[in-house]
Amino acid sequence: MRKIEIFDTTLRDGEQSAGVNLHTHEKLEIAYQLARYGVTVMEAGYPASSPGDFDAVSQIARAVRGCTIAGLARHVQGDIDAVWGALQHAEAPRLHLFIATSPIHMRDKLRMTPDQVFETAVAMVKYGARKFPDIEWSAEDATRSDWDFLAKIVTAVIDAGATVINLPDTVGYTTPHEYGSLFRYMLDHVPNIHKAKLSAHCHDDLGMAVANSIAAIEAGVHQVEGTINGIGERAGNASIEEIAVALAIRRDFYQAETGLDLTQTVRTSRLVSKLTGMVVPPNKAVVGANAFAHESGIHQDGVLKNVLTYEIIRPEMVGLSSNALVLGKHSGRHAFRGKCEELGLHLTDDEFNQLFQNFKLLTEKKKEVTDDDILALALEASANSGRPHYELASMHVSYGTHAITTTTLAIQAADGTVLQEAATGNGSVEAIYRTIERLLNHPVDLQDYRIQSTTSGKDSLAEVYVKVGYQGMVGSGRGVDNDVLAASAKAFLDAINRIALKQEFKEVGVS
Ligand SMILES: CC(=O)SCCNC(=O)CCNC(=O)[C@H](O)C(C)(C)COP(=O)(O)OP(=O)(O)OC[C@H]1O[C@@H](n2cnc3c(N)ncnc32)[C@H](O)[C@@H]1OP(=O)(O)O
Ligand SMILES: CC(C)C(=O)C(=O)O
Repeated sequence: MRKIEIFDTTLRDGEQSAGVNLHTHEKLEIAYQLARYGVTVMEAGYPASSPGDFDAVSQIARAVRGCTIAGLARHVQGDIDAVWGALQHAEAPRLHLFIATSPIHMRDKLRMTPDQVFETAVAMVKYGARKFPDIEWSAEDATRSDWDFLAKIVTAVIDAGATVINLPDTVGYTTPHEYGSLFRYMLDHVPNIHKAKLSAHCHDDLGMAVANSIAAIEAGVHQVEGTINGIGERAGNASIEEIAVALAIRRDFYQAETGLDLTQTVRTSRLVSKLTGMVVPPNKAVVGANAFAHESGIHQDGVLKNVLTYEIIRPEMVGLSSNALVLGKHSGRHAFRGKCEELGLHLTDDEFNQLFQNFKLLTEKKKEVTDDDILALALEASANSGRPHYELASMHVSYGTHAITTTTLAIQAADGTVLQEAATGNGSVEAIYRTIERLLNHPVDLQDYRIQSTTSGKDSLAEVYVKVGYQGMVGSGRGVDNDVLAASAKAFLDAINRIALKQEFKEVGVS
């Protein structure tokens, strides 16, 4: 069986999705889960891009074991030094160097001639090789590049020390047949290609990222790159879970395996969705809520007679099960601990005790507590673990169809002071946000507001995601509560807290 290595870039290219901004503790949570999923390589971030990303990559490099940790760099010495600074304690560090090779990118973006790009590539791979035994070299926009030029530069960077050659379809332009041919061409025209592994990295602008990745596997690549839920720049990246399940289901044809623990698929997908706020469409392959739902009579009839008539993927394969252990008011600490372990939560004793208390409070309001509810509570607790600047102390909203909506709201500041204010608005959420603005004595620009429920019942928890501009910075926040208005207030304050934290870091010059 051929092994296809999985290079996960959820924390780097995935985080480039518009509106996504992960905190270090959220990146760590995802990193632990990716390691549990069994990815071969995890691209933890772009250390030179910000002190926050440098810190997140460093923490992941120190904490996460069992896979290679990669960091991205331009062909710039400072970027390479930053990757080394962040990754030096990783079990297996990888430098990921990229430079564009297409005529349009070289001429109009880099403003370099092909010869200059060639020389820079060789020089920077050599520079990186002084520290890194493992260097992935990416030809950005490879699929719009001249194939002869690509073959020439790939030969040179392998000689300079590159161990993995990635030919990304940066703008999602290629098609399966063409992409496969590109890799075959490299195998035929790069004399030292056997000294490096080949990698595919696809974007989904034309909806072909997964198909193109599979075509690359057919052509002989050793590694495919992608993200959980296919999140990423513009239309996103190839979705790792789709590639992995496709290879598993069609093992008869591809004779290839990824080594991923596929039973972690849904858990990984949900965690990434919750922390990034990128909702998974119900009809999404493999992890969408409807992926295993049979609606029409003829299908239901078939499934009842033999599930395989309409179901090519068994839910158990991706970690879905009809869970026999229902958690509710009467559940004790043992059952709850077991559930937390099953959900893959990393909790200290204090965190566990706090989460158990919150769970008990929730069971007062909700008959059955689902996995998603627990995950939402745990993630909210971890988001609040960094001593927030402002916490919601109390809130009263008065609403009527023919009345002016009014909110009275109190927040507690980090020093214990409680501040109270009131304001009106066209709707309840607007009234709440105006009140908070008054309390802060500063305008807050609400740029995005999204709401979803953790489950489908009336007693489901509400999860609100917001993006705000405040004091010249942009931040996102998340809030969870039984009540949509309380969740809305919490999300708004969470975003303000995150911005305040970033400002503190900036002031003292640390990440
Ligand atoms: C295809 C991809 O996904 S590539 C990865 C994209 N990810 C990111 O951009 C991460 C977030 N980016 C950032 O934080 C910033 O852009 C930084 C820190 C990387 C650079 O910031 P700045 O120095 O302000 O530069 P800015 O982003 O405006 O422009 C990019 C510069 O890098 C140059 N550049 C782009 N790619 C490369 C490369 N591979 N090697 C060398 N230089 C490059 C550009 O030509 C431009 O140079 P110029 O300033 O001389 O015109
Ligand atoms: C940095 C490279 C691999 C990339 O993300 C792309 O080209 O899409």
